[in-house]
Amino acid sequence: MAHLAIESVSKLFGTTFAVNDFSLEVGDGELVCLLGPSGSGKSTLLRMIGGFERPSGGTIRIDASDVTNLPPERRPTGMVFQSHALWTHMDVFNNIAFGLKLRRLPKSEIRERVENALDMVGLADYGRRMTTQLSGGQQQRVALARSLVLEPKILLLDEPFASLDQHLRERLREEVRDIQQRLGITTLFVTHGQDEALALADRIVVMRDGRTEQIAPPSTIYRQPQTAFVAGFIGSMNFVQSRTRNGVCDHPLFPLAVPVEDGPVTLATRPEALTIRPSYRADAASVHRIVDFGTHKIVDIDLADGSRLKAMVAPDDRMEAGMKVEPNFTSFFVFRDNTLVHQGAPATTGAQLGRLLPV
Ligand SMILES: Nc1ncnc2c1ncn2[C@@H]1O[C@H](COP(=O)(O)OP(=O)(O)OP(=O)(O)O)[C@@H](O)[C@H]1O
Repeated sequence: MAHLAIESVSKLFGTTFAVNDFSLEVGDGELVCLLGPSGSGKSTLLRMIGGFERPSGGTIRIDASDVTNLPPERRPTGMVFQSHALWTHMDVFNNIAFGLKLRRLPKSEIRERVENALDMVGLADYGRRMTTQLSGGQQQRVALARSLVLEPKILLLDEPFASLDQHLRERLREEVRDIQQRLGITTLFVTHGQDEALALADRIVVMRDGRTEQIAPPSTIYRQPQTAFVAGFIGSMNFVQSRTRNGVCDHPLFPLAVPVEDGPVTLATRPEALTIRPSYRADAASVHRIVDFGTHKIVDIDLADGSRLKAMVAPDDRMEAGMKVEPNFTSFFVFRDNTLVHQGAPATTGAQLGRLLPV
């Protein structure tokens, strides 16, 4: 078990910051996902922790030691990349044993540790196969075993399953989570898949332009996004531009009491927080399209002002394109300049909600 501390770490490429004054502490046995769009600095950060990239500034500590300037082989870290880079001229056993042989461990110990590692990743009988005779998922398992066999204090995974199909990806990430918990190994997992992060992480770090947008457990990231960027990046979100005047939003559909100074705001509500019911008002919203996902339907609604919202409804809900509907919602967020300024439910906004309901 190990504790990782990243203190004000930056990485400059030319004049661009790939990582900008980034700090994070990862506790013993914790699994933290780095999540963010392409180019947000996730891989660069991971490579700096693994020693494959030297920071332009800041300090990286593992337990009490400063590892900032150590080469990869002198760090207690193991890294698994998206492309597994296995040796094709060696069989699975020797791929996994390679690092142990470099350490000149006795043959019997090498055999035992490799067999344990193979067992852990579900490839007990594959030691003598050549790596070219394995499927993509099996190759990633070998790559994982090759890291685990060295018993790293910190496991670094850079989109290890990105090239696999969805079913396999889901299965492997569950296996990784099981192994990680069983070994209690401190882990950083880079992904740009929000499902992956929500399913795996103890905490998620949402990154943007080399900086942190929010660090929190998955349910907090989803339910209490601190920025409009996080709100839009995790899960599906409806955004509506509005202004506040005298503490009330002036959007006709969302006349909510919002205790912030007058000025522009972005209102946001999740599809599952938006309810719709038939309306006979001429100026009501109309259903544009319905997509049936089996477990639920997503209904696209066009508002009179030309904006479009998504609502989640039950699978047996009878909606048809062209129907007039009245949207309502059960919770909402208000952002100003990307920052959350208010979060509420219409119930807390009192009488204004009445103006949403059909007369
Ligand atoms: N070796 C390099 N030389 C110059 N610029 C680089 C180098 N490596 C990364 N960058 C730049 O740094 C920024 C961050 O890249 P990085 O690969 O860390 O992002 P990422 O979040 O991992 O993206 P992705 O999800 O696409 O892998 C990008 O703008 C990228 O172009």
